[in-house]
Amino acid sequence: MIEFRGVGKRFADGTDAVIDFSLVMPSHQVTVLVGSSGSGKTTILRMINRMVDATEGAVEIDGENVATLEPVQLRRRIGYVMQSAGLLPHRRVLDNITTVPRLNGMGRATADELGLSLMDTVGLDRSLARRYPHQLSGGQQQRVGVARGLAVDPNILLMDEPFGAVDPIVRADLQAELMRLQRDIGKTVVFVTHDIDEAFLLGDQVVILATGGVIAQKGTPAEILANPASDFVADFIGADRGRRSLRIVDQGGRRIVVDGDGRAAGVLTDDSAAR
Ligand SMILES: Nc1ncnc2c1ncn2[C@@H]1O[C@H](COP(=O)(O)OP(=O)(O)OP(=O)(O)O)[C@@H](O)[C@H]1O
Repeated sequence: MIEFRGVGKRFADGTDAVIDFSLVMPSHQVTVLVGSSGSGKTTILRMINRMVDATEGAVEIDGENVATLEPVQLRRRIGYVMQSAGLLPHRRVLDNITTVPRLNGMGRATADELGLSLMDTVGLDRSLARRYPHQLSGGQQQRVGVARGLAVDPNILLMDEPFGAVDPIVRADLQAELMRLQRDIGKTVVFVTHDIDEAFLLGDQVVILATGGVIAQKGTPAEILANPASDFVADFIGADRGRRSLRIVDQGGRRIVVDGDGRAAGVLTDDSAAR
């Protein structure tokens, strides 16, 4: 479990990016931090692996204050996936994936075997192993980024807008893949996005942030949808625009769910029939 207790971050220029932030991110669950630009999401994420150091309060991993841990060691046991994959352009796919295990002392043959099996895990064809990042599509590059994040078999995976730079179809694909993967591997995932739909799709716990990392609301997607805590939240999740209000219409005897614009969202099935 990751716990923030009264955490603040004031940057050297005096910017208070995060003010008195407290939150528990439970183990084996996906916590999504969502909020508009500049709300402090990335700063909060980076305080977990000490890419940014808190200036107030404490960040703890399983009860251990990260301030007492050596930053390089810490980063080598926490997976980190960033926007636009952040791959090393002059290194082949397989070498990108295995960089950190190699730095940790793993032999080349073992690391290569691990890298290839991680390519399977994230749905990348092994034939791409010897390519360079620029020879891959954006979606493939993101998959390499996820494989690299998983390469040290971390308990914690930090993902900062990992699917922000790809088109909507590839993005949906990557989201589905991450959900499948998470069902198998059950990591403690902290995921940053500014897209509320992505947050509701992926998050076990969704945390909606206002400027300064102020928690406007946290809960499961269902809890937030059922009871937005404020006008700010209602506006952010689109509740007031009718986007979230679904209706049932009869279509040739089947019950179709349509959204506020009348677009079909799915077919209503009877849960009791499945039991
Ligand atoms: N190194 C820095 N020095 C000074 N201010 C910074 C620094 N890094 C971030 N900030 C400021 O801290 C605030 C929070 O930034 P942060 O990147 O955490 O927000 P974010 O919610 O992740 O935004 P985005 O969605 O745009 O990535 C912003 O006002 C930003 O300008």
